[in-house]
Amino acid sequence: MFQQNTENFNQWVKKNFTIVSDKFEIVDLREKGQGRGLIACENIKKNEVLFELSRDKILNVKTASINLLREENKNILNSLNQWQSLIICVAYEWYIGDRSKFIHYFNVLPLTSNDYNSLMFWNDNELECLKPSGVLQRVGKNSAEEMYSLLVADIIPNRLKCQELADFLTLERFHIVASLIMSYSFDVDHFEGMEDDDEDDDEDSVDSDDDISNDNHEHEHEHEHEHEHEHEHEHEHEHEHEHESKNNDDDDEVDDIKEDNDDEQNPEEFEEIEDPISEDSYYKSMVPLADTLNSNTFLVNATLKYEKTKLVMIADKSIKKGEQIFNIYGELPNSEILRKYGFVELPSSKFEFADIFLSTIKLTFEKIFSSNFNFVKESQVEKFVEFLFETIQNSEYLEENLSLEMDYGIVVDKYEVYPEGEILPELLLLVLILTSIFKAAESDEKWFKKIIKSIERKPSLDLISFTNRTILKCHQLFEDNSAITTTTVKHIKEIVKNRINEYPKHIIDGSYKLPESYKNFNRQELSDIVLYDEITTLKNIDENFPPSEDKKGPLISVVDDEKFLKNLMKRKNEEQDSKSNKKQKKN
Ligand SMILES: C[S@@+](CC[C@H](N)C(=O)[O-])C[C@H]1O[C@@H](n2cnc3c(N)ncnc32)[C@H](O)[C@@H]1O
Repeated sequence: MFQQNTENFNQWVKKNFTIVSDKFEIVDLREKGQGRGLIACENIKKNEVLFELSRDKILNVKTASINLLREENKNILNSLNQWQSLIICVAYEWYIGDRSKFIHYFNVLPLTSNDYNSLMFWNDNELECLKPSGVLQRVGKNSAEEMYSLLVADIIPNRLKCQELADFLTLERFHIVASLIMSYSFDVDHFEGMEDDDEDDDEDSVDSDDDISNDNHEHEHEHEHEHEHEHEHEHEHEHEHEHESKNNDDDDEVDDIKEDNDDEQNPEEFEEIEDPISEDSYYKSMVPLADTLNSNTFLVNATLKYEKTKLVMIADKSIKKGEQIFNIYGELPNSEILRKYGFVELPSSKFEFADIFLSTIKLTFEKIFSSNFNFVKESQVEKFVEFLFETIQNSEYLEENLSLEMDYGIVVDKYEVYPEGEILPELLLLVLILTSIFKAAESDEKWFKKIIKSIERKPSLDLISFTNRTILKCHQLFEDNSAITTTTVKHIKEIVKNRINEYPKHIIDGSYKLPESYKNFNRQELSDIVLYDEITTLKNIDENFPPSEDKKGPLISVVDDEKFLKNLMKRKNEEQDSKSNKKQKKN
């Protein structure tokens, strides 16, 4: 059946595409745990066209059969967001089965839950295996189910008047369609100046439905904030207008990445979309055959380009006979590749990172304060550290002066760190401030004793003003000189060490060995690979931070603690002197 479906699909492709090179074949890679894939059966030159199809052969809101049901459907679908409408279009095509012009394409798509390993299909026990990876916070089961209710209880039966589709779309099928789109769809840009009859239609649209968008948006906004740091590595910049799906394999600079667009097969999270399709410059689309390419962040050798009337898959490297033709689904670490696509790369992705949680930073500083000052009680340290985080979080100075790249502040739930020693500036500045307060306490224990005693009642004005002054001075040092202090580096490494210790023992202690070759891994094995890669990233931080000049990311210089402390303490001492002078005068 598998082979027959491949063959029927092959024939369909040959009949419907404008160009199909005979230098590759669709092959069965199930033994390697890769499903179908494309293998070169002859040498292919760089820039050779592998295949080409016109825009009407892809499946999206413009070409879907559900549009033919009722005239109004087109406008209704255009008023939804990309995820909602493509889910409906794909589900309808699936529902009509043999009557769909895409039937041979559907027969090679994964349409049972067993076909998926993406995290949406893992049960709670299986997800436990991924603890303490930050990926667990990004699974998004709840928002998927909210969308499901909205589609089957309202949009499909009431607006599209298609009760039979609402009946067909069980929760299980919904998850399959959503995951299919997550792992197979492309965001296909409109071609600039492309004639788009929908746009005229949209202007007359009476169906724009604010309720739908509002319903979904509360949590979408929350999610956006939560992901704001994630986007820097996830690179889902799907709204720019280059007429090709870029691979970004040669572009690792953090700054470039932020501005860059790599809108290849790289679906956005459906929780995050808020705009109706009519306002977007692309259509989320299913692109037959382009989605048969597997992905490899190191071996990517082909790119899908979006031209005016057609889509063209081009070899962007020479490919030797027998080699697999690979796309890249995004600049993602293994944890994200697993979450969205249900596989991992060995030994790792080219774009690994790990998350450091705020809770680990708090715990580390509590330990630092309690182990260095034997006079402080546990409850006092907790209160003190909490006070510091709150003051930093609520700092008006930081709100006004932080650079744009830190627009969510420097106290956030988690911070990404990268294997080459690159650390987000938010984390660096936060640890610099906390460390400077610690150094100040160390240099004037008498003062700190007083401060820590009073913290249980109420933070003293002295403490509040010193903390605010430290925030300002640290920010200046960091912004003006790209510098942190020696002890800040030490504390960052301590945080990283504590983060590593949160991982399961068998991964930390060296007893775990990465598998050498890819196979059909079970979920425990997939989890171990993800955790191992995160630990490796964290261990690399220990070695590579601060990054040297030849490494990527902004250069950080390290200054002597004492010098910086002198500057910081000057005013505090002056203030104390003037206070005691005043006291003496009174007496
Ligand atoms: C767009 S499809 C690619 C075609 C797919 N292999 C098929 O048989 O239909 C994406 C899915 O292919 C599989 N895949 C892609 N790249 C892979 C890789 N390097 N190793 C293992 N599986 C891969 C994953 O199951 C992923 O969710």
